[in-house]
Amino acid sequence: MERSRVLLEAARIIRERSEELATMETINNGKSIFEARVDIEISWQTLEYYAGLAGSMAGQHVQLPGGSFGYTRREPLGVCVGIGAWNYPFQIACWKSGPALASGNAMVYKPSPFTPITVVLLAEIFREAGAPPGLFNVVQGGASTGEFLSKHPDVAKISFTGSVPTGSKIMEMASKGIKPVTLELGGKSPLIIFSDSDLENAVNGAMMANFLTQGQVCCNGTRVFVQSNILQKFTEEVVKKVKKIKIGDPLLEDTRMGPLINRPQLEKVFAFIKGAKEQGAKVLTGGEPYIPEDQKLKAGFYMTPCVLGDCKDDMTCVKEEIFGPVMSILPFDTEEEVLERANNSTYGLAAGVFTRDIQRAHRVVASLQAGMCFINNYNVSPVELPFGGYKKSGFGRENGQVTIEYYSQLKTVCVEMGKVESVF
Ligand SMILES: NC(=O)C1=CN([C@@H]2O[C@H](COP(=O)(O)OP(=O)(O)OC[C@H]3O[C@@H](n4cnc5c(N)ncnc54)[C@H](O)[C@@H]3O)[C@@H](O)[C@H]2O)C=CC1
Ligand SMILES: C[N+](C)(C)CCCC(=O)O
Repeated sequence: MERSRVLLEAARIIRERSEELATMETINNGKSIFEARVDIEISWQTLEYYAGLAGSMAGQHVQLPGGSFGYTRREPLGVCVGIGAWNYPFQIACWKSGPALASGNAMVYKPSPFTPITVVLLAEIFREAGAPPGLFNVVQGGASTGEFLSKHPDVAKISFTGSVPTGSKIMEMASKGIKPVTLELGGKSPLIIFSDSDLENAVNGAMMANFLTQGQVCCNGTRVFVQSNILQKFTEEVVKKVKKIKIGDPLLEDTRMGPLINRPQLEKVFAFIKGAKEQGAKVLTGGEPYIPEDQKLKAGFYMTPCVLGDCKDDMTCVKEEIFGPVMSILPFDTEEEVLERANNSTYGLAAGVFTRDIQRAHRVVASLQAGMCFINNYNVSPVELPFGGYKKSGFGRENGQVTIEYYSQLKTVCVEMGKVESVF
């Protein structure tokens, strides 16, 4: 209950300061203020949710023959390390610290060096909310700091959000100390649109699946499979909407797309688009540098959101995570065919299906190899639901009740009520 009180107070402070925190997150990351507000809302909801669970953590009592019994205790792990990515800096820190602190651990958190700011505010908020000094710590730095933390003998667990190659390195380092890891890695998620779906919903779903945070979202549904008989209509509608996305100063109310995180990321995305054209894909809109009129934004890492048509499954833009505002559209004919193609990926973070046929919807998600599946929506993230990947997208879960299990360990106590029957 004490932990719960601290988390509730932290959630209250975040809510009270949400406008300031959202502004800082926009400056930190470049995402629109509109989206940053949603991130802050999800963040305090996460702390509230785990505050609710903190007081209910309990073990099990088991009766054994002869009046003996056993019980289990759910105990904290110790010092947990959180290593975060730059796309959802504040939210990722809350997704990790919420369940970590609720379970009774301390946390050392290393944000991405591209977004160092807002997690420091989170640390100050935890202190203000009554967390003891040193319970939640922020260490700034890049790869070498992350490696130092991952190898440190006093660290009990590592929770990481970021790319697959770094995730693999962290798992290797953790293996030396036999430490549990949670890995939230990348994706190349499929979004399947059947011709019986509500077209307007499906188009909006595809927009939500591709263009939040300048497309730099791990669970984005970037492989958009569209049933052939609605391909043309769907594509027209999507392109129309994409052209209308307001790009510019992310601090302005009506902006919906700010700059990408940095120059290398922008160049990486352009290289993917260039490669896609060389492999025969057609740019239906966007994919160009964008120079805002505002003089002070001219050096920003802006681009126009892009839709690629005439895509094939073996193109690099369809196989690899681009991490930018680029949607690839792929036609399909049958359910069987699309399932096989959707699952033909080393990733398995998320997947979506749009259809009005409820039997088909559930049949399809049951066969999708993805940890987070959406039916008739995409990229909503209620904190009550577990989130995490299959295959190379990682393992372990964030959010939901189950995450307590990833931040705690079970002790079994066996109690003898009779005499010791020695075999010797
Ligand atoms: N799927 C996802 O959620 C994300 C994917 N990415 C992808 O990764 C690419 C590279 O972006 P980065 O920011 O460099 O991602 P990254 O995976 O290298 O970095 C994520 C975090 O890990 C830390 N880190 C880096 N190397 C480490 C190491 N050897 N040991 C411990 N910690 C380490 C970083 O400082 C950062 O805090 C992006 O272009 C994007 O494609 C990036 C961020 C999030
Ligand atoms: C909030 N949501 C679902 C759009 C993205 C969260 C996953 C991430 O950290 O990229």
